[in-house]
Amino acid sequence: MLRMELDERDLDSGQKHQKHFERLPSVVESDTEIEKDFERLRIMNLNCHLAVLENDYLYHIALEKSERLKKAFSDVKYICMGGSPKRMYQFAHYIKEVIGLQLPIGVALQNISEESDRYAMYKIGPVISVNHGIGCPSISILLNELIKLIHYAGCKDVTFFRIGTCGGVGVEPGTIIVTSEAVDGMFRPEYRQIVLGKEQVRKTKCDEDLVNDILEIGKVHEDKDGIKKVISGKTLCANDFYEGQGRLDGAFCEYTSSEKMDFLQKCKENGVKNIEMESLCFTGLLNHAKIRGVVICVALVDRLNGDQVVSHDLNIEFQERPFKLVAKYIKKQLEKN
Ligand SMILES: O=P(O)(O)O[C@@H]1C[C@H](O)[C@@H](CO)O1
Ligand SMILES: O=c1cc[nH]c(=O)[nH]1
Repeated sequence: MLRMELDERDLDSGQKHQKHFERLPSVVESDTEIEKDFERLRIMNLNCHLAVLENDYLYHIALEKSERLKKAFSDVKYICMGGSPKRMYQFAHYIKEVIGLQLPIGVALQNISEESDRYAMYKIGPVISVNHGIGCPSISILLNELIKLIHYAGCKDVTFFRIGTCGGVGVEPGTIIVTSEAVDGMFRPEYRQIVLGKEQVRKTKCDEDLVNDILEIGKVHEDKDGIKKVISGKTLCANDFYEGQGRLDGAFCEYTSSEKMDFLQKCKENGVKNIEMESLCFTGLLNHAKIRGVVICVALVDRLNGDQVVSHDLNIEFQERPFKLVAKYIKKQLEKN
């Protein structure tokens, strides 16, 4: 009965695929609850099948749709992501200090997703700190599961941050770049994915107000509080660190040094300030789900001057700069509310 009602609903064009809505055999909630859930999913461009999934195991983060999950995560407002597990563990500690969260004596920050051994995730009050690994496929899996997590937990107004590293283009190492829009290697502001043999295209702009708020904080703290320079611009997202980013030091290279420099020059002319590997998927999926998000990366190298990323010690210091900026933003927002 419910299935018929939902199937016959007049879905808007972006939702046509959700017409193939199937009811699973053992549904516990009432039809009205499912209808409400369906509507919430539809509005967010999310998968309406989720409304009738009785069980959903978020395999890569080792969590499960349940009342317990709802209780534990319903207060989440900020999800901060970055490539490495160690960095996100450090961020978890850092944000804990900044927002003044006290853990009971003898209790340490726990990796919630330890069982999966894919991602390391920490919850610090309303903040989640989680690592996403390298590249779009890796961040895509995590985003899918996090978006489902916040849906199942009934979280409201969640903001996502990617706190990362990158190569700068005509940018001094140590500079923080706030992405205005992610572009692919052909300067298209589109996240392209093959779905059922067809190319699906999603827009890749970062939330403009959020970008401006972060830039504003950057201006106030520039050259102090360990933040240094903060700029904004387009981010080129590559599928590889070496050939994909026009490096001359990969195992493969079938272009000349001047062809590489011509390409980097073209990046500059197109407004590209930095190159990394996740911004297309991050912005593409969040935009599609109508969720606010921004990419904030520190440049480890100026690609106009070279390819090698060397000093680990300096990079550790650099990696903390986006932490500081994001933590200031989160603290300011929490103080407002
Ligand atoms: O957030 P991180 O620093 O992991 O992001 C960049 C892009 C790639 O994932 C990786 C390549 O070294 O660094
Ligand atoms: O050059 C760089 C540095 C960090 N991450 C990248 O993807 N590229």
